[in-house]
Amino acid sequence: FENRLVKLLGVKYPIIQGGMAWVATAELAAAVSNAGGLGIIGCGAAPVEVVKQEILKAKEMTDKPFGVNVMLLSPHADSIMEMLYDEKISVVTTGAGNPGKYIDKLKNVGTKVIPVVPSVALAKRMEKLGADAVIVEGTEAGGHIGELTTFAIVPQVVDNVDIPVIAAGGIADGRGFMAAISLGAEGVQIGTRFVCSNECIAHDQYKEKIVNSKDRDAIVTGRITGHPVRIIKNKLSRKIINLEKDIENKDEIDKLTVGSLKKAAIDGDVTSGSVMAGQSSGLIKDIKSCKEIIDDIITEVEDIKGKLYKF
Ligand SMILES: O=C(O)COc1ccc(-c2c[nH]c(CNC(=O)Nc3ncc(Sc4ccccn4)s3)n2)cc1
Repeated sequence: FENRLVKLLGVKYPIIQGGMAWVATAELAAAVSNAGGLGIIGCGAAPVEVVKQEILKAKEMTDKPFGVNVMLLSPHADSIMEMLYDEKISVVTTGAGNPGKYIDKLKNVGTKVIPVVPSVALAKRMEKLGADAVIVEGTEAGGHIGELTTFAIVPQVVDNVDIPVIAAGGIADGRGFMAAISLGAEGVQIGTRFVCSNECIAHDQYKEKIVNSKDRDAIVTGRITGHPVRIIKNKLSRKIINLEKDIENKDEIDKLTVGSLKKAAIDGDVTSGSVMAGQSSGLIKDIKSCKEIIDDIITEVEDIKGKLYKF
């Protein structure tokens, strides 16, 4: 696997694990990095000391590169970025906002900056501001999403930027990896599949909810709040769908969704918590180690390459 992204990240495989709030801890990031991908610690809305502890833990658990994902809607984003300048992290990814004001300072300390973008316009703006690559996330993804599908948005961004594109959203196996490469991406970011790994600290009920879900269970809620979020159908989603009938409930919906991710992911309350997960959930039928997840993807990729000569 030799391409610009593999060289940029210093990894064996261009497979990035999504930096998901609450569940992307040092254990998960280290397991993915040790298996040849790029593990990412998810800050979510955690304060800077908590994030710093996870970084120190990850440095104990792997000597491979790993990254940190800063969710820009977090009230702690600024203080976390200040800490990251000092930590000289290999890679910083960002989500749910525009990291423009942090890019130069991160690059000055040698950190690679890879923003998640949901559109061509934002991808071009990030390239102009010095981003090293962009993660182009389709609406198939879990959590906070844009409106365009991975299949539609990835080639359009590829045609509009010269930096490496990483495809995200709905990718959970070797077929999705090869599809992303066909669309012009040089790697993939995978979230929901890594939630269903042995090393992920998400509650077993959360993992079971994903494993038992079908193709149409990962639905979008909260479009009226301006922060659409994809979660698995449950009592909470039905409650939110009802609230959405009245614009007055805008703020309550946001609070309900973000506030209850912890309830599902950590406490295991998958009926009144928000089970953030992507449309690949219907593909995920087991819980396995991060190494098995990555090795299975690579095996499938080699199988598909073997069949390609017939075209
Ligand atoms: O133009 C601008 O300023 C911002 O434009 C953007 C708009 C959207 C995005 C975007 C879409 N997806 C991602 C990366 N994925 C995510 O960020 N996924 C997330 N899941 C749960 C989260 S916690 C939360 C907190 C508040 C509201 C909703 N969710 S964040 N970033 C990035 C930039």
